[in-house]
Amino acid sequence: MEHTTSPATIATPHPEQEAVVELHDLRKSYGKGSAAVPILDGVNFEVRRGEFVCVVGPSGSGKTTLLKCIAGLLRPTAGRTVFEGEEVTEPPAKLAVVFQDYSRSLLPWMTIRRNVALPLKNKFAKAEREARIEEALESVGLAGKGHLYPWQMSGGMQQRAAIARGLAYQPDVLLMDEPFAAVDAQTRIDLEDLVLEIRAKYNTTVLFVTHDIDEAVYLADRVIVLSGAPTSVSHNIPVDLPSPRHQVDTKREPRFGELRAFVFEQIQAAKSNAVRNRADA
Ligand SMILES: Nc1ncnc2c1ncn2[C@@H]1O[C@H](COP(=O)(O)OP(=O)(O)OP(=O)(O)O)[C@@H](O)[C@H]1O
Repeated sequence: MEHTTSPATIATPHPEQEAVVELHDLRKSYGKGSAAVPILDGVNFEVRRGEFVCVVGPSGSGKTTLLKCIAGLLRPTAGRTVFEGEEVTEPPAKLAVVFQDYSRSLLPWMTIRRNVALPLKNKFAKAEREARIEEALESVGLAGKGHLYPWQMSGGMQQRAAIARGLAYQPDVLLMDEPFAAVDAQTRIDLEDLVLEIRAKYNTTVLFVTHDIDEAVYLADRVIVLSGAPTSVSHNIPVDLPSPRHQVDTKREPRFGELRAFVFEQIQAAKSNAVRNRADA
């Protein structure tokens, strides 16, 4: 069951914008026949143009599975994902994905410039390609570093490069799967603010999966809490904090603490329900 709730009643952000991502009763099981294990069990939500939506939920609730279905990398067992009005049957051209594991997503034998150029190959004329690469590297603070190889860079720089590769395509929607889980705390803070800057600059719609409740509340216009597997949306929480966000001032706001506590409690409840469901099965 889906609830739209929060500690106070707040209007949904961006209600005037069209939905760019829509999930209609999305279901996904792994395995076949009697061995099939249901993971997504009727997930419904939408993301509006320009929104920043964070998805949180207990470990193993199917967050990555959900993003893969949205990205057209996995076929749902039932239900539909719609991207900009079209049912997703293959990876949509205007959607980019940034995964947690930058060390596996960047090709180590190619310079950063060539890694960023990869998805643009055969799609744009050379001058357009060059302009996009320069702009993307500049946007993530890697101007002048394109000649380096991934292994010559820190983890944070590699993840910036992975983001640049997504941006070079000028996507309408950026899907991010725990993108900062593998970097140190200070770099994580810098990258959070980088993503907010990118979103403000390009009006990119962002759907961001994270384990980190502070990160979710800090970044998002709206936090979606998933129940434990088999998973549906348990809560849909608008974040009514002022923008632009600031790492110190925003986190000092009493409202930040309230939202953080509320999301935490919902995840704890989802975990207990998941354990109860497993015991009943
Ligand atoms: N290809 C697969 N085949 C079978 N089971 C899978 C497959 N991929 C994921 N699973 C199972 O589906 C469940 C959900 O996995 P998924 O990675 O989507 O969850 P998650 O919420 O992203 O996990 P985490 O929070 O730990 O990153 C897990 O129990 C996982 O073992």
